[in-house]
Amino acid sequence: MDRTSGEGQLTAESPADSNPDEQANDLVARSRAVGDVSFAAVVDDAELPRILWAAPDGLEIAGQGIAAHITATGPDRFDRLQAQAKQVFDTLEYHGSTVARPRAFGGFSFHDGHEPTPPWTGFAAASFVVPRAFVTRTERDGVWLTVVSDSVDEADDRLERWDDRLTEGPTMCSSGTGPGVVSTHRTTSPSAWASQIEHALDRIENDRLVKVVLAQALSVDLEAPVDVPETLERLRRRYPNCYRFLVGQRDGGTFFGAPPERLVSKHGADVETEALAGSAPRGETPESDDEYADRMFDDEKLQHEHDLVVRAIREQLDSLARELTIDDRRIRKLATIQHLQTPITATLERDRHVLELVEALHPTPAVGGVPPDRAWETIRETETFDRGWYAAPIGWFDGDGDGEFAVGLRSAVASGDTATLFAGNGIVADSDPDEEWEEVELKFRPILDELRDR
Ligand SMILES: C=C(O[C@@H]1C=C(C(=O)O)C=C[C@H]1O)C(=O)O
Repeated sequence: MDRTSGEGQLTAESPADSNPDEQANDLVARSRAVGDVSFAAVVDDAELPRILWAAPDGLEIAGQGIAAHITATGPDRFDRLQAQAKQVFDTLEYHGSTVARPRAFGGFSFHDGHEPTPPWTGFAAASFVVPRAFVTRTERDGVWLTVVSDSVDEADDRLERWDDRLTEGPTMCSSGTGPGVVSTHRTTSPSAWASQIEHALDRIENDRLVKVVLAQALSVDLEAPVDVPETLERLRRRYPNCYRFLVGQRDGGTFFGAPPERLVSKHGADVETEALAGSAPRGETPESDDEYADRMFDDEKLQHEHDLVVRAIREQLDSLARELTIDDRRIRKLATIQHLQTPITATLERDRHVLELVEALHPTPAVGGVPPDRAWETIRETETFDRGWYAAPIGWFDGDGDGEFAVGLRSAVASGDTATLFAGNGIVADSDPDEEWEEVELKFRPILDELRDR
């Protein structure tokens, strides 16, 4: 917990290894409505801990500094996180506007026993922060500034200083251009990929594995460090209906991306999730685009792959929900790829923390496989890189246990003059290594395109 109120400084941080006992100390949050301010100004310093979250429904949040840090590792990481979060929110005093309420932002590693190694230095198996200062924007409520401090006086003071700083700054976020790509290096060669797929197919045929999602990493040398807020602004324009996120560690890497996939959102008893699995390229003309879409929609292998995800989500939610609605399957078109999508909604049978739903759902077979333990095992023995936070839950929760999580796809971790991108694809019986390779290429594109100097 930060104990330095930071006279004259706007950024209050606490060391990641701060004493967890201290987190029982009271925190005070204050908020006020502000004019249109630049969200990039809150997250433009890559040396500071920072977060940015934007959801397709229009909620945008950018924050800096650490008022509380909640972290856990191991198989019970969800429970431990929830217990720590309760302590933090129980001792946090806030009576302001609901939209500007303090929330904890962060994410999880794909595997629960994750030990951070480069490029994932600083990214624990589960790590969330309540920022010291953040701005929240929604269409309905406008823009709000919130600060979180250790005393009322300090909170009032910090609120004034941040308000001045944001009001003086630009209101628009510049979108800039990409840093430029010097070279790219795939962790998996085409022949290694082919034998990985063969191995997975062998397990599918002989070992009661039904589906596994195998991924690759692409490490990119850049002409200059990535300006992540600007990159996200470009991604906003190209992928307007996707999530956007950034989690930057102090002096460490920044994980960012524009995922199309919601893991779960929970507001009171209402839960929304989806199955997003099955991919096809976009066509160059409307006719060829429709052809790709129709072929994907009617393809039995892709239907099977997709239905496995729907079924797994239904099974996970059935015991928690009073009502579950599985909508019709449809096509989700993104700028560079299209997917099969099935929206799923549920009403909880009793109140639960969103982290319980995250635990129940992660990983869905859209990024893991069926059955989960065999898929998990296959991923571990096959992939030669560290998934880190790729394909894992990323999002926020509040003191009521409400929250929203995306799946950390179409993402990269940037550090200095390098970025490591991740992309994967579902493998089922009859998968073809060449086709799977092409699809993985498509999934690198959202981030890779924006790193090029165009
Ligand atoms: C694994 C990724 O994407 C997931 C896998 C998909 C598939 O196998 O068709 C489609 C969407 C995502 O759920 C990725 O983007 O890296």
